[in-house]
Amino acid sequence: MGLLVHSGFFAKTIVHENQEKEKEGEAYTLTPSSRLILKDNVTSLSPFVLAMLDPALVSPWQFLGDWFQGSELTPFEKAHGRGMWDYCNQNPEYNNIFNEGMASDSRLMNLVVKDYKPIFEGLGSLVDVGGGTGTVARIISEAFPHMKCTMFDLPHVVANLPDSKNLKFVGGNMFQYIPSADAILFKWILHDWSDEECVNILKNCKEAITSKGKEGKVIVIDVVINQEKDEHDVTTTKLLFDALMMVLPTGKERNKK
Ligand SMILES: C[S@@+](CC[C@H](N)C(=O)[O-])C[C@H]1O[C@@H](n2cnc3c(N)ncnc32)[C@H](O)[C@@H]1O
Repeated sequence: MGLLVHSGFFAKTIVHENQEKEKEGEAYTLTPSSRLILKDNVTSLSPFVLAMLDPALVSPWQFLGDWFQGSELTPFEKAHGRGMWDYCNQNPEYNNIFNEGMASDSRLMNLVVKDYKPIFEGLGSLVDVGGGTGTVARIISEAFPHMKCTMFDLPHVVANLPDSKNLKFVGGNMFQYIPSADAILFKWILHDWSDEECVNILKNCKEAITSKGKEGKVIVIDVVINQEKDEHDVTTTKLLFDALMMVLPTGKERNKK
């Protein structure tokens, strides 16, 4: 508890054990960080923490040296013998843990859609590429009932997910094609891939959008490194994600440019 209080995850407080306040004791209270992982909170990030701390994602860090001297694309591949998305495909149990983790972060998108409504207003259709189990697409489709939304991800991710009035689930590979729409959304996708891979994805994106006319739009939600402006702790978190993108998939975090 000493470490957790020191790092700000809990706070220590004095409590009186009886009404006369004669006897004092110590207790621990929640802080904004620990409140984020309360399980019964709609905005709980507990599934995200569980997915990130699963041995499947932690063990590749121990293979950095071997990876550096070997030919595998990532430490993840060195540790598990295959890339991250193949691993999820072949391990349904971890696939569920990972998708739940991503969905818990995506529930915070309610706030983004509320604050940035004009970005989505007027769009007839939108595809959420690599949208996992559809949390973000569902939030957008409910906020904009006249928009035709498509949730596009690998077949094993979208299998058995039910369509609703203005939201349909499509399985496929974004390196082969992306369904057509007025707008394409990438949330936490481009940071998973190298520059060359991103160019290939964006070429397919251009195809998908140009077929719908001039109002095409690409919406990218990702970490943006901004060391000059960000507070020290924020940069630490962003650089940790940068390293994570090197260890797990073949990606990296980028700056605005
Ligand atoms: C980091 S997760 C982001 C999920 C979601 N956008 C979110 O923010 O909650 C990356 C997603 O990309 C999907 N993905 C990986 N390779 C893909 C491909 N070739 N085509 C389509 N989706 C892919 C994964 O299945 C996963 O759901």
